[in-house]
Order: sequence, then C-alpha cells, then structure tokens
Amino acid sequence: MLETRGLTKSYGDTMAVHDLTFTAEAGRVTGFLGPNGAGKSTTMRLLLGLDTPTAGTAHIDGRPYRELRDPLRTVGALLDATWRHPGRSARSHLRWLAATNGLPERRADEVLGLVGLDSVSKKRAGEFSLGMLQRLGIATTLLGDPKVLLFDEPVNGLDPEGVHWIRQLMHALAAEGRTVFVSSHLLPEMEQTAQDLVVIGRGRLIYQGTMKDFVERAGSRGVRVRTPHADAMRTALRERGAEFTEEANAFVVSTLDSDALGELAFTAGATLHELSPLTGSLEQAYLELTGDATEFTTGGSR
Ligand SMILES: Nc1ncnc2c1ncn2[C@@H]1O[C@H](COP(=O)(O)OP(=O)(O)OP(=O)(O)O)[C@@H](O)[C@H]1O
Repeated sequence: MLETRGLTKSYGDTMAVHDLTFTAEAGRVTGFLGPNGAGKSTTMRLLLGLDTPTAGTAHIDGRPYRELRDPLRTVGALLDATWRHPGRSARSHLRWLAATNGLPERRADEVLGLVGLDSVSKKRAGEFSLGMLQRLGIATTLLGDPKVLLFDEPVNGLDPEGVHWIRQLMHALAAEGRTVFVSSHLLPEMEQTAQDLVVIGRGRLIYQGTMKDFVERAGSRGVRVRTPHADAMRTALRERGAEFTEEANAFVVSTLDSDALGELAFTAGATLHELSPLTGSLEQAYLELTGDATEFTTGGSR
C-alpha cells in the first residue's frame, strides 16, 4: 500500500504539491493523472525519498522510503526508462544489481524471463531498442520481488505490442496482490489498465476513487432508450418532465437514470429494445474535471 497525507512541497514560490492526501491499495492498478506541471513527478520523487516534503507524509508500506528496512524488496520504481548502461549486458547489469543488494544472482535470470528478454540477455544494453530498454527497466524494478511498484510513463514510445504487454504485466502484478501505481498521459491506454485513479491539478487532489465512478460521474451523457412504442414513451417522458432528445425510435434522456427509465417504460407499456447509459470516455471526463487546473491551454479563449 502507498499513502500520502497532507503532502506538500514548495520550491521557492512554486507550490509543486499542496496538501495532497491519497491512497493506492494493494491488489489494484492505480492510475496517476494530471496536466503538465500538476506535480506528478514531484509526488513520485517524494514517495521514493528522492526529495523531502515541506509538510505532510509520503509512506510506502506504512513508512517513509528512507525508513524502509529493505527498500529493493519493498518497492520497485521505473522513473526514467531511457536510462541505460551501455557497457554491460542486460544480464550482467541485473546480476550486479542483485549482488550489491544482497539478492541471489539467479534472480537476474528470473526477471529477464519475466520481461521476455532471455534471448537477448547477453546483448549489451547500449544496443537495445527503446522497447527492450523499457523491459530491462521493468526487470530492474522486479528484481527484489517488491510489494509496491511505481511506474512513471511506462508506455512512452512503445509500439502497440509493447503497450499491450505492459498492460498485461500490470494486471498480473496487481492480481498477485501488489500495489501498482502508474502515471501516463495516454488516457485511452490508462482506461484499459487502471482500476483506480488519483487525479491531481496544480498540485492539489481533484479525484480519488474508481475509474468506473470517475468516467460515469464526469462523463455521463444520459441514457439511451430504444423502443418500438415511441409515442407511448414520448408521452410518459413529457408527463414526467424529463429532458430528452429524440432519434429514430430512440430517446437520449439526460435527467433520469436507467432504473427510473426502465420503470417508466414498464408503466407506459413501452417495450424496451435498448436501455444503455451513455458514459463518456476517460478522456472526456478528465478534460472536464481538469480544465481549470491546466497550466497551459491552447487557443486564446482563456
Ligand atoms: N526542482 C524543482 N525546482 C523548482 N520547481 C520545480 C522543481 N521540480 C518541479 N518544479 C515545479 O513544480 C511543479 C510541478 O512539477 P512536476 O514536474 O512535479 O509536474 P508533473 O505533473 O510531473 O508534470 P509533467 O506531466 O509535465 O511531467 C511545476 O510547476 C514545476 O515547474
């Protein structure tokens, strides 16, 4: 589990993170979203003890990073995936890391297998493609078999196969009971990867909760009702004072939910061929909720 309480960090006059309180639970993939400059990287650095909070706390597995007894076995982090070690092979790099952290050397081969790099384990990391480097970075985070994983923009620059692979891996890691905390600007991808969300803007918390609630609450576009008995349905909707628009044999109702519409159709004697809440996408919901928190906007309307 990963947790911040009243986390605050200022750099001179800049309040990078302000009174931020959120939790990322074990067994879940939690997406970490926010416009440019929202404070995501700062939060990640504070969680990993790479910077000191001005106020508040950032805990991993119940304590600050710097107080963890066995950091590599507790948390793995991928912050800059393009980091490379050109002189060494992937395998010797991982063996060296394992040895210097008191882990068995065979763990290097295990994680190379986990990320699908066994066939190129003897190749120098300097010759790796971006996708291979990303896998090597992830292998490094998994070395200590940690309970908590932090990934900052892990799918940047990856091809669809690589993106798909990372998504599956994150699901598998969470299913094993680990805490997976991941930031990304690729919202359609995030929508398929994360079950929970933490959204920040200008250093403050905008949303913490499930992906489903976020998309439904912010992105709701009403309920679509399709019926062969359009006249009966229209009359019932008007009598109820509902707001709706009409398409061929269908209504999009913005002021009643599916339960109420199902009951209304039943009492009006209108057979239902479709009753579907029109939820928006994560992208729509995100743009609605973070509109005011964006540091830079395009166009001259703001
Ligand atoms: N070391 C620093 N010194 C001064 N200001 C900083 C420092 N680090 C971050 N900031 C400022 O704090 C704010 C938050 O930055 P941060 O990099 O955490 O945002 P971010 O959400 O990661 O942005 P992006 O999505 O663009 O990577 C920004 O206004 C940034 O300029």
